[in-house]
Amino acid sequence: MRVAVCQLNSRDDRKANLAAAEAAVERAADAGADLVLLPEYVDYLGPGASMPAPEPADGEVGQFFAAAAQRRSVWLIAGSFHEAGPDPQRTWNTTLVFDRSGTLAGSYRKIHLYDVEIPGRVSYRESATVAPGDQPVVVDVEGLQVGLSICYDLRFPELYRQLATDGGAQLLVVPAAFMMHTGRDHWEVLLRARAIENQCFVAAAGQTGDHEPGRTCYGRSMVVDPWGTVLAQVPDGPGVAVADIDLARLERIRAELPSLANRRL
Ligand SMILES: NC(=O)CCC(=O)C(=O)O
Repeated sequence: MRVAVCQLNSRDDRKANLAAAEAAVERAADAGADLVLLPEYVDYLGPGASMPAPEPADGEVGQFFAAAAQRRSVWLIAGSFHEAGPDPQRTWNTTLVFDRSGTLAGSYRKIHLYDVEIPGRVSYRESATVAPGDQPVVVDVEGLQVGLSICYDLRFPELYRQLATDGGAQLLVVPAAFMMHTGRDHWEVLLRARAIENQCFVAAAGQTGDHEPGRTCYGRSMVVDPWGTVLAQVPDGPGVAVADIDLARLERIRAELPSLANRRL
């Protein structure tokens, strides 16, 4: 199974954002990808005041990505978008997974919301407009068990441990819009740690560059193997990187260094 991570610079123009995402899916499919991962808030990353109305999973955004998956016959993890929920004040931050026929195969609502205040650097209160999800999700992608998460979730290792143990995940995916200020010191360390401690592949697709005022994303989308080795990485700016998921390597690492099996708590 070949996985592609697509790095984008989504802004406040949904039409342009979707066109860029579609072009990235095309590029990934041309590179032989079976599974394509897009970043968090792929359809809109701009000021809250001009955000398009939130939609259900089968709204315009969902249908757009279903068609993209079907057109290129790829599995598509469509980053995340603002899903309409029962609370008119708050959406969910939701990732949708489409199979090769464009059928919705799973979805996940971000559990850990980004409420952070770093004076002069980052001021963000995601929970003001987004409601948290409460369900870890693993999707079967043609026999590969894929654990879903979104961005800030990356800082909560207990989620990934649950995905890998109870859920049997072999690949952990992280659509993200990780901030520049935190990303340059934490992003790669956290991704490689989640891969090593859970003996899983990790694929992370990030937003990159400037978005709304005061929001610059780090990018550096990457695929990491269960040993913690970075297999592929997108440099600064939009782009696509691909890597092959070798499950024999995962099994060998788990057999030779059985830290998952040796857990005592
Ligand atoms: N969109 C997010 O969840 C941002 C997370 C982030 O930047 C971090 O440092 O954590």
